Amino acid sequence: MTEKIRAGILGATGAVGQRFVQALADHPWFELTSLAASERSAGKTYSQASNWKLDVPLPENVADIEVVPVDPAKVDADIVFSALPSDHAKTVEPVFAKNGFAVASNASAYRMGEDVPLVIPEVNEDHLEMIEIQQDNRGWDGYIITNPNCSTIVMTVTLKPLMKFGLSSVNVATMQAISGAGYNGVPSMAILDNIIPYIGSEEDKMETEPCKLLGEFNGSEIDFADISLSASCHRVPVMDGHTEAIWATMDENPAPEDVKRAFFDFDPKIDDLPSKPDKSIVVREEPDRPQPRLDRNMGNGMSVSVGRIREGIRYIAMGHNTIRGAAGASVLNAELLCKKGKI
Ligand SMILES: NC(=O)C1=CN([C@@H]2O[C@H](COP(=O)(O)OP(=O)(O)OC[C@H]3O[C@@H](n4cnc5c(N)ncnc54)[C@H](OP(=O)(O)O)[C@@H]3O)[C@@H](O)[C@H]2O)C=CC1
Ligand SMILES: N[C@@H](CC(=O)OP(=O)(O)O)C(=O)O
Repeated sequence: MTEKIRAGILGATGAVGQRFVQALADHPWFELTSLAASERSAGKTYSQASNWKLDVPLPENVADIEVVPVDPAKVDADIVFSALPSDHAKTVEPVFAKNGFAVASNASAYRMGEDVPLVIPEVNEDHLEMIEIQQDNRGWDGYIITNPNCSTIVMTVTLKPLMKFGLSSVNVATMQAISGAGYNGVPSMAILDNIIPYIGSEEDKMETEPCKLLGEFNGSEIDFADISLSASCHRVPVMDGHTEAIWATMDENPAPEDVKRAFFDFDPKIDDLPSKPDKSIVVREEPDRPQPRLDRNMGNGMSVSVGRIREGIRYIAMGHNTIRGAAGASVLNAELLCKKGKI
């Protein structure tokens, strides 16, 4: 790629927005040209507005960029990555798409839209072919593509290699990090020494999004996968990294060794995307892995680690929720758009 693609971030100052900055500040294909946030932040430099919270330094080439309002007239970019609250994304993202921007959204507002691609590159890259249908339906020059919910991503990357065994039902119990709720999302007095057995709408997303992701694009729409899913979601006192206990039922009733081999051999043909980790699924053999503190940064935070694969089939999956489950997922989607010549 000779010339870099101009990229903006909507909601650049938030928890996920900062992960986008981290991913895009020195990206081989994208150049960060616009950082947008609320009126509270507009007009300030990014370093003033963001109150940088990541454990890596704020990139020097970003610190002095002036934050602009979330307005297509103020954003100079070809693609915008959206890390806006979902209610705001619902009104703003179509305005950007209408104005010719490619929108790679991390918000939930349009994930289940009939003509909106919900994509994990390792799982359903062909669903991006719906973009032209969306543009025809809506009369937009641009378009919206979305990545799934963070817990859905971690689980569905591991379900994809199980499809060949006739996956029919999945039960999952999550242990989700507090960063998933944003920096101010869960008070420390609520989560320290505690577990909160409720995350609003999370179970519904985990029970619906995988059927779209694992479905087939038939040339005009998605035929959803016929898998029965049941989820129970819980917030635990972990900073980053969602851990999931998964029970998967398959028609062929594979042995744990077969499942381990399927995870190990999983090799989606997208190695030329810069954010693709060497191994999308890392298989841990130790009896007490994966663990969020030890495994969340595998593959620069883009690998999903699995372990404890037992009869049943039962196993544990774990992935970095704001990288693999959010900003990194959107950036990987955008890289796929580039590869397919859609930006
Ligand atoms: N894939 C996934 O599962 C995940 C998705 N998410 C989603 O990502 C999005 C962002 O989450 P998170 O980073 O935690 O949220 P934060 O609250 O940390 O950040 C929100 C961002 O949006 C901006 N913003 C808020 N309100 C407005 C407004 N009215 N107009 C313009 N900008 C506004 C904020 O700007 P300012 O700083 O100026 O207020 C800030 O930049 C949400 O939709 C969330 O659900 C989050 C985690 C994982
Ligand atoms: N609900 C997730 C994060 C999130 O915002 O998900 P979604 O984008 O699906 O609303 C969590 O708390 O960990």
